[in-house]
Amino acid sequence: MAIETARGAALDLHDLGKSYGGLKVLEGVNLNVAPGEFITFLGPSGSGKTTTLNLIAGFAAPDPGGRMQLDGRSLAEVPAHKRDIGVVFQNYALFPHMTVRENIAYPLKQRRPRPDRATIERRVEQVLTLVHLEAYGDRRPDQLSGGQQQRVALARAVVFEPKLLLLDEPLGALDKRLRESLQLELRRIHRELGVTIIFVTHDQDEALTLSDRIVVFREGAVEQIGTPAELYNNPGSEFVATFLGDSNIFTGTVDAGRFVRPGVDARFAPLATVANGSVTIMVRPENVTVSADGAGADNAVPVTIEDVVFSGATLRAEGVDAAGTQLIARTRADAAVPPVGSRAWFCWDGAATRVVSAGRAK
Ligand SMILES: Nc1ncnc2c1ncn2[C@@H]1O[C@H](COP(=O)(O)OP(=O)(O)OP(=O)(O)O)[C@@H](O)[C@H]1O
Repeated sequence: MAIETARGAALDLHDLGKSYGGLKVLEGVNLNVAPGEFITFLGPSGSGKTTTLNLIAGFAAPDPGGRMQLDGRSLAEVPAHKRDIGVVFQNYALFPHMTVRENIAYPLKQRRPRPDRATIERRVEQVLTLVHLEAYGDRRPDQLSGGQQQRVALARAVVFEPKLLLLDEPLGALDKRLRESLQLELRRIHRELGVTIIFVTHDQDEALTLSDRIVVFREGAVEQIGTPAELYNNPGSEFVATFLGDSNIFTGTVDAGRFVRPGVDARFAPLATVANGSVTIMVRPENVTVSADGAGADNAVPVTIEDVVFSGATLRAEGVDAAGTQLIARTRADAAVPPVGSRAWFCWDGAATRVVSAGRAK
């Protein structure tokens, strides 16, 4: 049976903030979400992800001055149950005494005007098919696995064809394998429904896998917004560089384009366009090679090899430099890496260096 698709909604957040008892927990959030986009909120615990979601859902009111619009319409005066937004939270329980079908039908039965019985039955069967639970409609939640329960919650959130779906760590309680298979399901459902999704997680891999764009939260503010590739390849700060993927970070100073790291006798490619002052640079481990003498490389840092781990496709070599900084190189599995305890050089091309923060010019 064909799914009745609803085009996703556009969502605009402007200068959104939230205080609790004089304490600001969210400040200056600006975000424009395109119809049908899959947006992930990523950030450490307490960074404001759920608070932002609660404001969008209407479970809490923003501080004065902030604005939210869904398809150009202000949400300010619209109560939560009239926003037409589907919600799945991690601990958003199903009704235990109802069957799967009754749980999914519930939001439709609450709607005014209430759809007729045939429409409700048809929609319930459609979303049961969508989440691959056709055979489970008559079970009660306690007769389902955790993953199946989350799929019922998802079915219940999309049954009334919302144009925006808010998912707060919906896969958080599941084990890794189930989580990964539900991530794929979620991608498929997103494609089939065309609904706009905002997905909250603190799992970077999940964010990279699922999203059209990622919003990185830090201490109640937006740190950076971009596609997974943009954030991974060009992090705007050390925080984003270290939060998304493994990274090697070097702090030092730039003087007339020359990067100097105090206490480390290393070779760094010139940072021609960077102003004099303190600078933090980053290189991803997969761009680092391990060499016995460092000859010929744009960048070469002497290290003591601390560990070498074989992971099938790659070797992960860990080293420590003279300043005590832990460094990682991810090389081809057949690369010749000196044994643990020996001296070696971690090398990379100048083009792989990223400046993640530059201080003010002296
Ligand atoms: N009702 C409330 N009263 C007071 N402070 C609150 C309230 N709700 C949230 N906060 C505070 O707001 C901050 C942001 O919380 P929020 O739940 O948005 O973080 P989060 O990024 O979703 O974290 P997590 O990943 O742990 O869910 C936290 O410091 C939290 O303690």
